[in-house]
Amino acid sequence: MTRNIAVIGLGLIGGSLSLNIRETQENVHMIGYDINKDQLHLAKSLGVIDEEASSIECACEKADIIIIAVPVTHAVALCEKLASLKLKKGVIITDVGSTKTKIVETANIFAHQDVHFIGGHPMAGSHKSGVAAAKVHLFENAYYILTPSEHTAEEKVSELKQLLQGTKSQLIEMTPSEHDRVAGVISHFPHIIAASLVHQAKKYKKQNELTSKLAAGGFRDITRIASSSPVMWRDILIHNQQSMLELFDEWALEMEEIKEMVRSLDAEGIFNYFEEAKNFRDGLPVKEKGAIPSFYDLYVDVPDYPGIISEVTGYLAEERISITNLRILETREDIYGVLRLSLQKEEDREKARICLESHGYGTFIPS
Ligand SMILES: NC(=O)c1ccc[n+]([C@@H]2O[C@H](COP(=O)([O-])OP(=O)(O)OC[C@H]3O[C@@H](n4cnc5c(N)ncnc54)[C@H](O)[C@@H]3O)[C@@H](O)[C@H]2O)c1
Ligand SMILES: O=C(O)C(=O)C[C@]1(C(=O)O)C=C[C@@H](O)C=C1
Repeated sequence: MTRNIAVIGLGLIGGSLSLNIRETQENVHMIGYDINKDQLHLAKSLGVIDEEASSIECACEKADIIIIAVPVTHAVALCEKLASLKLKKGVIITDVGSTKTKIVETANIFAHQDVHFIGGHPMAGSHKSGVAAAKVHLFENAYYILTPSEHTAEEKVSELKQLLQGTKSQLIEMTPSEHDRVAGVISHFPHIIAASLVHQAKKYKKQNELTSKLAAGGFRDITRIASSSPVMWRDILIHNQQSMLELFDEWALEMEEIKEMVRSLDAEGIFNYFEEAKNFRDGLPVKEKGAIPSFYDLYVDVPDYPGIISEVTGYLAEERISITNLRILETREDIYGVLRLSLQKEEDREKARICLESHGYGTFIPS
């Protein structure tokens, strides 16, 4: 029997989930709805959904499973709206919001209906928005947090887990408050820091025009996420206000600590500060898409002549190997430069290595 799955919000996350379910599950019919009609039409033409719905009612009243993939404040409003509709008996509703407490609290509204809400949050994403950025394998190896309560029917949790199996993510369960605290530390607060560093550089640019031109590797790495959707992050900070306020205080103490070491030229203290941070970060999982995304890097020695990048990417394109990132690490006249290619999977990196070596390039895989 075909299951109708409604996806409300066809952006990066809703689009990626829909693509994945459509590709990995049998007998599903994906129905999409988005307030932005352009996103909705694009989702249909990209094969992300099977059917465009003209309203929330049309999408949800015939659905067996409803996935809410909109900014978190809209998710709260949507739960309230869904509670007023005539949904199918036994329907599962889940969401993908980056915060959980407020959404799950609102979803208590379904408690006395035969409607089963299970909060969700895939811990993978990007600074890009919109359905055009959706990827079928976005959640592979990432943690995917579910927040069922002790009242959630076990068979409904299993049904949702089965639906998400094809994402190849690691499904784990947490309480909403645990989730919001930990996501605050490793995701929400870092986005504030990234944005604040960009503000600092922007102000400094008034004193020195070269600031943006000199902003190279380190600055770009730490501020990539400052390019994320302002709507999404406004809503996340509003929802997770309590954790954010605590983290601001902890961060201020942290800054005071390192500031004092610098003020007193405490060389040993400064060394230890960086060493401890390095040891902790180097120990973070790299294969899982946790704090460090699982990109498989391949370094390629390339001579410095015009057109070299399109030559390398052209060979990869011929073999349909897609790269997720490319960076020139070093190019100087008369010596070989290094091109760092990031690939999504280990097998893609191996294919790229064989392909480029067969064309005479030297390659190197970092340990
Ligand atoms: N981007 C990430 O890295 C990431 C990762 C995990 C979870 N999330 C969460 O996923 C959710 C979606 O984020 P995204 O990155 O896909 O955003 P996005 O901006 O790419 O997509 C959101 C979509 O929702 C639509 N929308 C907004 N309000 C709506 C409404 N009331 N009804 C129907 N459609 C509506 C928008 O038009 C847009 O197409 C957010 O709650 C976010 O916190 C994001
Ligand atoms: O990779 C990124 O750009 C992200 O910011 C993804 C990220 C994160 O902070 O890790 C952002 C928000 C989500 O709720 C989950 C994942």
